[in-house]
Amino acid sequence: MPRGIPKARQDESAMRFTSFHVPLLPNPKHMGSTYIKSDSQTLWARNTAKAIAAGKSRAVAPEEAAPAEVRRGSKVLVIHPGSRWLRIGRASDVTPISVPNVIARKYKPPVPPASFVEGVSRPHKDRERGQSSTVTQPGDEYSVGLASDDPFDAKVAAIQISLRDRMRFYKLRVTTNAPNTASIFNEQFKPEAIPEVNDPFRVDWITSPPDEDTLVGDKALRLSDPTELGYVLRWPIYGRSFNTRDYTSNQQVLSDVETILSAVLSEKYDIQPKTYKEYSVVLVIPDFYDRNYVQSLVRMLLVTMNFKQLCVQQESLAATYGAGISNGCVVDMGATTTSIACVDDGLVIHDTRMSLNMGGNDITEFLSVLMQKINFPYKDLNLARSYDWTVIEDLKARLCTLAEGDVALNLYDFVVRRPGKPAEKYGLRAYDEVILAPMCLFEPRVIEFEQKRRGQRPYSSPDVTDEIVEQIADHPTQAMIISTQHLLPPALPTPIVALDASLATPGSGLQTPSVSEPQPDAAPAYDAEMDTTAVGDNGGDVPRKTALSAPPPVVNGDGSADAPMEIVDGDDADVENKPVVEGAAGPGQVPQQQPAPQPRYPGGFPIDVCFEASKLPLDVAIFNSARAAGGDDKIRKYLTAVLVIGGCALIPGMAHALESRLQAIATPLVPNMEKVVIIPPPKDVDPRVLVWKGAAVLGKMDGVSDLWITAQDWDVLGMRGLKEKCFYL
Ligand SMILES: Nc1ncnc2c1ncn2[C@@H]1O[C@H](COP(=O)(O)OP(=O)(O)OP(=O)(O)O)[C@@H](O)[C@H]1O
Repeated sequence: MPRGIPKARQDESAMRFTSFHVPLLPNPKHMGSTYIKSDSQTLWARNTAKAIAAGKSRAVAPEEAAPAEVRRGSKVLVIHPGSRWLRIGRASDVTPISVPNVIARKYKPPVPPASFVEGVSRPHKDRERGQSSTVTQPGDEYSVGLASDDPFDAKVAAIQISLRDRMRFYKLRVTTNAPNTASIFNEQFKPEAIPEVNDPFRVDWITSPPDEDTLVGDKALRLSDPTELGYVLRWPIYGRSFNTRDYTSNQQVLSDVETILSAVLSEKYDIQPKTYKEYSVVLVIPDFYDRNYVQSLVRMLLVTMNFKQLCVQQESLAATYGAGISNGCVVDMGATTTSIACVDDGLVIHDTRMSLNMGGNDITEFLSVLMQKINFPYKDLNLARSYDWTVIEDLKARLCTLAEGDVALNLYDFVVRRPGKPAEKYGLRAYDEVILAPMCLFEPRVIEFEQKRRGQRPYSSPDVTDEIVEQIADHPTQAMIISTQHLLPPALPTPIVALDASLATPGSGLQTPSVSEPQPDAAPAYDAEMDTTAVGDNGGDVPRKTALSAPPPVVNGDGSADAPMEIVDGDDADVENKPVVEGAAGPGQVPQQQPAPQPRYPGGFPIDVCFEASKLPLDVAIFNSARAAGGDDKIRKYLTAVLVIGGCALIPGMAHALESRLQAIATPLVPNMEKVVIIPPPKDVDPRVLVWKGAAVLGKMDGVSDLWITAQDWDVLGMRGLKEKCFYL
C-alpha cells in the first residue's frame, strides 16, 4: 500500500496508483498448440490470400457477379454420416434431410445374399433351428428362476431380477404368469388383411429389375428382394468407421459413400457435381474417431468431389452448440454405437471419450428375440429382410419404455407390409419385454460383442494402424478407464463381475493378481453382500448394491493396463471372449512351462483395450467418462449436465433411467455428490438431429472462416492441417 494515504481514502477514490497493465496468464488450454509456431502455418495465409485474390477477380468479371442476397449458410453443406441415417442439409436450413444410409448396387451373378450378423444372444433352440422359430409353448414357464441350462435364459433372468428389484422399490405390482397369458394370446392370433385402398402407408415395392446401377436410401429399401433382382444391399458406415465386413476393399466402400452423397445432393437439393466447387462442407465426425476414416472422407470430399473447402467438427462439440451449452457430458445413443464425451468450454476432453459397441440395433434385435419367446404372432419374421426389420423397429419406437410404471400386460397392434401380399394387421400381447429390451444398454450381458466384430477387418493400412497405436498411447483414456474399473461398485444389477481367477493362468494372456506389495492406488476391497436399500432422498431412489465383491487390488506400479484383466463387464459367459491362448492350463491343470506368446494389441497392451471398454454398461461408462475428466469436482460438474441425444434418447423414461442409475453409482463414491441432471434437448428439437443443428450453427458463423481447409492445404498438410485448424489440439 502506498505510504501516507489512509486505506479508507484509497477505497473511496477507487483509483489505481499505477497504469501498468498486468497481462493475463496465457490460457493453458492453448499452450500445447503449435498454431502459428511453425513455418508451415504461413500456408494458411498464402492460400487465403490466393482465395481472396480469386474472389476479387471474379467480382470484376461481369458475368460472374455475385447474387445480391444470399442466405447465410446457403452455400455450406452440413453432412453427418451415421450407421443408419445420413443427415444432410444446407447450413441455412432449419432441419436436415434424413436418408437411410444404404445403397443397392447391381451385382454380377452370383449375387451374395443379404448379410445379417446377430448381435445379441439367442436361445439355443433358436440357434439350432434358424432364426425365426417360436420357442415358448403355451404352458411353458418363462420367468425369473426358470430352471434352464440355456445361457440365454440365465442372461434374461438376470435382467429380469434387476427389473423386479426396481419395480419392488417403486412399489409396483408384478403380474405373475404374464408371459404365459401373452404366449397363449399371441399363439392363437390370426392376422386381418388390410385392403390396399384402406392402407395409407402402403409401400410401392420395386418388383422387377430397375435400369439404374445403384439405388440409394428409401428407394434401395423398396427393392422387394434385392438378391433376386440382382442387387447387393449394403450400409457403408458401421460404428465410428466404415463397414468393412460387407466390403472387400476400401475403395468399394468409399465409392458407395460418394455415390450416396451425390445421389442425395442431386435428388433432394438439385446440386450437381459441377457446382460442388461452390460449396463448403461441415463434416461431422465421431468424437473417438478413426484417423483413417476421417482422412479418407476428407480426401474424398476435397479432392475427389472437389468441394470448395471443408471444416470438421466432432459430434459432442456440435451437440453442445445445438443445445446452447458450453459444458456437459454428451451421450449420443445411435443405432450401432453409443458415444460419450465431456465438453469443457468448447473443447472435447480427450480422455473422456468412450465408444460403446451397442445401440438401438441391439434393442431391436433383443426385442425380436424376446417377442419370439412369447410366440410373436408374425411367424415369418426374419431380421435380414429390411421390411421385417422395419416391423420390429416400429414396435420398438411405439412400445419400448424404460419407465417401470409402464410395465403391464397390454394389448398392442402392428402392421406387416410385404411385397406381393396385402398388408396384415396383427394383435400382440406383451408384458415386460418392452422394458427388458432397452435395459440391454444397462445390462449388456445379452450382447454378443465378439460376434459383432467377427468378419470385420481393420480399415486402416499398416502405417495408419501405427498412428492409432500412437493415439491410444497418447490418450490412454480407455486403458485408464479399464484399469480403474475395480474402484467401481456398480449400480444394481452387477454389471461388472470378477473374472474367474482360474483363468488367470500363465500363458493365458491374463495375469495373476499380485498383491504382495501395497499399492498406493489400491482400492479398498468391497464386501460381497447385497444391500438393496435406497440411496438417499431424491437421487438415490433406486435399489442398488452398495457392496460388491471386488477382486484384490491389482494396480501395476507403472499404471499399465494389464492389471485390470481381473475385472470385466458382463457375466461368466464373456470369459469365452477373452484372448485365451491355445495350450493354456485350465482350472486344476498343471500350467505348461514354456511361456505362450502374449497377444499384442494396439498400444502394446495384452488386451484390446478399446474393445473391452466398449462393452461397459451405459451408466458405468458415463460415470467413467466424467471421472476421466479429473477429480470429484469434475464428476460433480459433468454428472449435473448430461446431454442425452441420438435416436435412443427418444425411449420414454430414458432420462430417469439414467439419472437414477448414475446417482446410485456416484453418491457413494463422490463426496457431496449433487443430484444428477439429464439436460433435455432444447424444446421441439429432435435429439436425433441436434448434432446436425449444432454443426449448422457453426457453418453459419462468420468466425468459421478460420476453420476451413482447402484442397491445397490438405495436399500439403494432410491430417495435421485438419487438426490445427479444426481441433485445437
Ligand atoms: N422413438 C424411438 N424409440 C426408440 N428408438 C428409436 C426411436 N427413434 C429412433 N430410434 C432408434 O435410434 C437409432 C437411430 O439413431 P440415430 O438416428 O442417432 O442413428 P445413427 O446416427 O444412424 O447411428 P450411429 O450413431 O450409430 O451412427 C435406431 O436404432 C432407431 O431404431
